[in-house]
Amino acid sequence: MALRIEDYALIGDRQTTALVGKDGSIDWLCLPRFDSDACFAALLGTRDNGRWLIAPADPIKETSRRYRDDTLVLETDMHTDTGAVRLTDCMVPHPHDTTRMVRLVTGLSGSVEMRLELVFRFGFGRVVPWVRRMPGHEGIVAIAGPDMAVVWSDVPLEGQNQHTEARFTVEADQTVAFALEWLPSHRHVPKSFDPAHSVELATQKWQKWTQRAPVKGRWAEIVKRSLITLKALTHWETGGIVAAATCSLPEEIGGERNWDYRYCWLRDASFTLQALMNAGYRDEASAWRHWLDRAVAGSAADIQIMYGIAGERRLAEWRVDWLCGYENSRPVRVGNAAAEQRQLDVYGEMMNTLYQAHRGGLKHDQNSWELRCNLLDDLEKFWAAPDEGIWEVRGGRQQFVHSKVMAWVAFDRAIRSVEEFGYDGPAEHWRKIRQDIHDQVCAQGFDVSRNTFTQVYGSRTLDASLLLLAVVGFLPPDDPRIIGTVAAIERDLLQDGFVRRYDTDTGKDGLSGTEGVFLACSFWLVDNYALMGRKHDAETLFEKLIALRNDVGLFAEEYDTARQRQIGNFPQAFTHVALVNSAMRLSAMD
Ligand SMILES: OC[C@H]1O[C@H](O[C@H]2O[C@H](CO)[C@@H](O)[C@H](O)[C@H]2O)[C@H](O)[C@@H](O)[C@@H]1O
Repeated sequence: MALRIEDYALIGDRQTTALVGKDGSIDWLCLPRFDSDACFAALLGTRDNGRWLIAPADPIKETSRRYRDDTLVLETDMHTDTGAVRLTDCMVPHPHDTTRMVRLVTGLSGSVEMRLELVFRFGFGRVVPWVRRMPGHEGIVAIAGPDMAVVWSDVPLEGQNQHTEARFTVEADQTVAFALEWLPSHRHVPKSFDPAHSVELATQKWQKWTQRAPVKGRWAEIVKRSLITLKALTHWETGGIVAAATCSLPEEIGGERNWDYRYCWLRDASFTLQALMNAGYRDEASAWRHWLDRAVAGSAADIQIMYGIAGERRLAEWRVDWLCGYENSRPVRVGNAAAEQRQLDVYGEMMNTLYQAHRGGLKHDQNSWELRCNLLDDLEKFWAAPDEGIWEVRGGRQQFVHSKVMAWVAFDRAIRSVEEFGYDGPAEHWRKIRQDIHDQVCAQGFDVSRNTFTQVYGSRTLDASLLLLAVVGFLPPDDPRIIGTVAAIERDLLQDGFVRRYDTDTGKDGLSGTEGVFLACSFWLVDNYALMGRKHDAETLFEKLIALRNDVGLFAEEYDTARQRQIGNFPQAFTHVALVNSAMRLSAMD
């Protein structure tokens, strides 16, 4: 069985990622890209669906782990009765269409007998490869269909029952190295590379990136970890930003709310970029604008709310019926049908992000601006129509208040771009639409009797996305309607002090079961407290939230307060973005 979600740590090369368990097992690895088939899928199944374990053969008495400072190089120390070892895991930045991973076992004290178990199962845990010994080296070559994985080893490897095993002993100060390289199976077996040197290279690369924008303030270390995580989810070549490293980690243990997040949502990517820019990373904005321009190129009417990493449009959703799911949470879904939804908010998020980027110095690009103007022409036609909203409900389109507010943001940022940067555009016309949207939201999306904005027009239900109204500037934070909305959310949507997205039992989302508290929304409540000058409340909630991070600073999408464990895809950009923004807002109040 897979470990608790928080017992995993992330490694990656900005092309793909892997999850390394506290027990030394890599239970998730997609090759060669974030969204490719997994060759280690034990996370969503069993060890027979693929994994790579390196661990002491004797019982482990104590484990501690950390990333090397300012990097994505993971060190896991394991102590047994006979001694202690350090497992160093990382992927090596490598600017070609191959992936390299290194695992080093270093003796810290005594003498430790180790066990290795390597099970390749390509095609999401199903395809058993042909495995042969590597000529002239200790190691193996595993081939199946388009995939070839080569593993070099300092110790002899043995084939056993369709997997590979090894036993070896590590003495203090001794290092035993393993290296993996993936490449297309039609290529030649590559030359080996120096594992220890590669770890140093990975360390230097990450440190160089982190030091480009030194983070200050009380929560600097926490913020840095989140920024590194966000960068790790950004494809080095296309500039596409994926929402999370995994698919189908459940929003309810044993439930059906399992989705594939290894794609680029315009919303999540916009948020991610804003966090990176706020922290001082400006080049990323330009790379993403290029990605966006390519992804949405063509008719503005055909824009999607999400794309593949290189801008692919078909993300067909299917069920992996041979995987039993994380703790039996089924179905395991790959692909995401939300790609075909209408979500009005993405227009606002895109326009806002690019407006902020231009304020931060991003150069004007006439084609890109014209594309945005075309998008607004289109939005003008259907901003008043229902949509699936920020939460991508599967129970049918509705008149979501947050969607309308973000349509308001889209026109607002376009007007500001004309006013502040002198871009060409029908500002007067846009001003009228902006006002129409504002009037409609205030008339139909506000419940006077309860003094709160509502989830959809004319309803009594609430929605945590309303916490964004003041953040985006739709109304000032001291407006009585905003104060009333925050009070209503505190009353109706708090669970053990954290924020739920909405009431799942209304059936409006079209799904069975329920879900945990949504961590990003909880950070948005911190932001509202801060905007309202409720500094103490903001800091108290922020501290409570960051206490939920795992031991290496990572967050999933949600938290199950009853079971006291992280749930949902992991690590998730949304949550880390929200953390960065709240931390910066609070630091600015010091
Ligand atoms: O809750 C149902 C939906 O859940 C997923 O969407 C969520 O994750 C997205 C990526 O982080 C985020 O943009 C969205 O706001 C979240 O609700 C899933 O991807 C959807 O298919 C599903 O309908």
